[in-house]
Amino acid sequence: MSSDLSQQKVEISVDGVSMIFGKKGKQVTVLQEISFDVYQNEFVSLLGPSGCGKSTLLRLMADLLQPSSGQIIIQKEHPREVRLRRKFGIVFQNPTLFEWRTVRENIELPLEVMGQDRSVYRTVVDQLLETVGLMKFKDYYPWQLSGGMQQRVAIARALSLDPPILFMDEPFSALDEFTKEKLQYELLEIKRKTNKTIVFVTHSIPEAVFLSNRILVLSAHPGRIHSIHPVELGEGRSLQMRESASFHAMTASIRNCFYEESGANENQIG
Ligand SMILES: Nc1ncnc2c1ncn2[C@@H]1O[C@H](COP(=O)(O)OP(=O)(O)OP(=O)(O)O)[C@@H](O)[C@H]1O
Repeated sequence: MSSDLSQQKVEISVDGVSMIFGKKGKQVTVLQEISFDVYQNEFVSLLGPSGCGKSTLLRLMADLLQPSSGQIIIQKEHPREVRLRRKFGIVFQNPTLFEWRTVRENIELPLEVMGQDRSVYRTVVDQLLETVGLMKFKDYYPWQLSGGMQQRVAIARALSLDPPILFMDEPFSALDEFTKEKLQYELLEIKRKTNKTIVFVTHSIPEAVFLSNRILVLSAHPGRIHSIHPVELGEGRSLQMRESASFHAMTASIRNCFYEESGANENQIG
C-alpha cells in the first residue's frame, strides 16, 4: 500500500477507547483514551511490553470485549455487526484446532457453520491448503502436525470465509525461531496475494518491523499509545532484509524511543 495515508480508506477506527476491568473499589484501568485508524490493506502491529493491554485492545476490536468508554467502528459498523457477518478472521497464539477433525475438516469448519455448499467450498479449501503449504497433510489430524503446521491450519481457517480483515494475537510467539521466520515471510506472501487488512499483536520489535506498514507502540499501566512508527521498508520484504542497515536502524529507533521515554525494563520487550 502507499505510505500516503491521506489517500487511503479507513477500515477500522478506534476512538477514545478506555477499558477498565474489575468492580467498584478494585478497578484497574488497562487501556486509556486509545485513538487510531487502520487503513484498508494496511498491516498494523500493536507492540508493547507484557501486560500493556495489546490483547485487550485486539479483543475489543474483535467484539470479544466491550469498551468501558469510547467506540470502535469497522467498515462503518459496530464490531458486533462485523463479527456476525464474519468480516474478520482471528488467529490466537494457541491454534485451538479440533483434534478429531483432519486439517481439511478444521479449515472447512467456518464454511460448514455458515451453511455453505461443500461442493463449492472444496475448491476454496484446496486453494487455502496450497496457500499455507499443507496440501500433502490435508488428511492428517492436528496431533500429527508440528506447532508451525498447526498454526498454518489456524491461519487457513481464519481465511476460509475470505474476510477482508485478519486479527492476529501473537500467532508465532510459541514457535521456534526458524519456523517463526518462515511463517512471518509466508504471512507477508498471503497478505500480498489476498490484500487483507491485518492487525497483529506482538512484543517483538524485529517481528513488528519485518511485517508492518505501521507500528503502534503502547506504554503500560495504563495502556496508552506511546508513539506511531511508519515502516518505510517497501512491500517486497525478504528474510535477507533483516540483515540490512535500514532494518537495524528501524528496530534501534523503536527500541530507543521506547526505553528513553518509558524507562521500561529491556527484558520486557523482544
Ligand atoms: N478479563 C480480565 N479481567 C481482569 N483483568 C484483565 C482481564 N483481561 C486482561 N486483564 C488485565 O489487563 C492487563 C492487560 O492484559 P493484556 O492481555 O491485554 O496484555 P498484553 O499486552 O496482551 O500482555 P501479553 O503480552 O503478556 O500477552 C493485564 O494486567 C491483565 O491482567
